[in-house]
Amino acid sequence: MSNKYRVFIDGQAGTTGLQIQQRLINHPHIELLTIDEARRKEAQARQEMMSAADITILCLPDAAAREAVALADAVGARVLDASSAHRTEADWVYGMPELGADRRAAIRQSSHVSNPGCYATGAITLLAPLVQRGLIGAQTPLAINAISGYSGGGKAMIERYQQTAPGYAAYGLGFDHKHLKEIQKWSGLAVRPIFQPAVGDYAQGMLVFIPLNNVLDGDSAWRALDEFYAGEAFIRVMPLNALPEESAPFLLPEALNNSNMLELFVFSHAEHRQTLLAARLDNLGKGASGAAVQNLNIMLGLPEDICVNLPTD
Ligand SMILES: NC(=O)C1=CN([C@@H]2O[C@H](COP(=O)(O)OP(=O)(O)OC[C@H]3O[C@@H](n4cnc5c(N)ncnc54)[C@H](OP(=O)(O)O)[C@@H]3O)[C@@H](O)[C@H]2O)C=CC1
Ligand SMILES: CC(=O)N[C@@H](CCC(=O)OP(=O)(O)O)C(=O)O
Repeated sequence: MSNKYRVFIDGQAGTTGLQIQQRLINHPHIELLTIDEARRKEAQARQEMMSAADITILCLPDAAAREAVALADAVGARVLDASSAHRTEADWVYGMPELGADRRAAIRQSSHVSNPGCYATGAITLLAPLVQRGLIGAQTPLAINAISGYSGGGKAMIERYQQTAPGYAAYGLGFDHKHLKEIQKWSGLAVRPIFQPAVGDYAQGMLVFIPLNNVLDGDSAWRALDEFYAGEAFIRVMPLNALPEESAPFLLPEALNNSNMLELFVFSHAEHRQTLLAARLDNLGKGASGAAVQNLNIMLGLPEDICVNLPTD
């Protein structure tokens, strides 16, 4: 009998589920339970897998994730949810380990952990330390812009983009993108920000931008971020006002693909008192599957860096 932890991925055939599977294949402490392909949407079959698993990871659309949680709760199964269904719910732990001193213990002990959204990961890691330290007032009306690779839209968008693809497509123009609640809550903002994302004609990789006009001084913002994330393995605060040499004068979204890294940038102009905060990550990596494996490791009391990156074979 194996002494490995057993993990079931509900939604194993989807974009996020497949990426998690590819990471866990080489995990020394985890055995993946796979559901019969013909029964992967049957409630009873899924519940049996949940019962047999130490942790179930949900990689489902929001409505299906809510139904899956009811199945899991009925058999007392521990759940890590990659969907946006539970990210602001009081009885769930928000799975962003880097957000504060108490986070890792909370994730470790919880039976219901919600994996953060991809855009939200970029925005919250930039904003939360600055709001906590009073450099950005909670009442500040902010705007956030972002671009994602089309894999962020799951199987349906990937198929669509493989047939016909606009180079750049703005969306979220109704002020109601599903990550907004999460961004506002976990950044500590009293005022709802404007969030305006876009999709580009490339598969994966993401940039999130927050322009700050006459809000703070860039040096202080950079120092606060650098201090807050000191010692974090997956968040790199890049030197102030420095563009990566390999792509200057551009900042490209795909540089961290297949990794669980997140880079934070601060660009600022002292005289104009203008600052641009930026985050770069892989929407499928630190934005979804890499973060899910990091949280899974923490939930199981394992070193959190095991298999968080996609194997390069
Ligand atoms: N893609 C990304 O960058 C990110 C995605 N996420 C979140 O992860 C979740 C999954 O997204 P993603 O992987 O992109 O989506 P996909 O559409 O690629 O995959 C969803 C999977 O769920 C399956 N599914 C749907 N309904 C059910 C059901 N009732 N029972 C069992 N399986 C079901 C689908 O089946 P079928 O194959 O038959 O369609 C599909 O395989 C979403 O909540 C999304 O918001 C989070 C962060 C980033
Ligand atoms: C490009 C694209 O369409 N992205 C998705 C967000 C990615 C996603 O589904 O992530 P979460 O589960 O974290 O919400 C969107 O904007 O709805």
